[in-house]
Amino acid sequence: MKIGLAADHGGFDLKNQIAEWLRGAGFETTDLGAQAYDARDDYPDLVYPLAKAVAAGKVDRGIAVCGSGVGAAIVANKVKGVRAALITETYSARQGVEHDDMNLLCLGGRVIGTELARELIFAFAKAQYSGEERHNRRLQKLQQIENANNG
Ligand SMILES: O=C(CO)[C@H](O)[C@H](O)[C@H](O)COP(=O)(O)O
Repeated sequence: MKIGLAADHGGFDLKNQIAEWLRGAGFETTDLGAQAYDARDDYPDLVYPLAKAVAAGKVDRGIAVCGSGVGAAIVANKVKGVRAALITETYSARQGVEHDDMNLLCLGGRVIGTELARELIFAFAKAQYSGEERHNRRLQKLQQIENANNG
């Protein structure tokens, strides 16, 4: 599985740590930046390309880190085909994939500790969508909402 990564300055250190963990566990990673710490960078500039890469199938899943994870989730969910969530506990990191086919995990680099972050990314990366009928039905409804002109 190929996992894309992105972070602004609020998530820069954790994003690099996540890349090491994933590669160490045999996952392929694509780092979409930031490539250097810059306290002036803006999370939409980093997370939007990652969300586009997920939607286009250039990576299988994404992990985005900003200071709180909130901005990252807001940006990522603007992209059609992306199902992103800010996650802070392991149950949802796994269940979000199994039930909701979550394809982009958002973390708060200034909020969660290192060991919890490690648990969350592996729960997310190892989980598989269940494909059960009731979840397919709900995802179809999400797609209908996404396809509608909600402006
Ligand atoms: O958490 C974030 C958005 O939800 C961003 O990553 C920023 O860290 C946050 O907005 C704080 O920005 P600052 O310029 O570092 O004060």
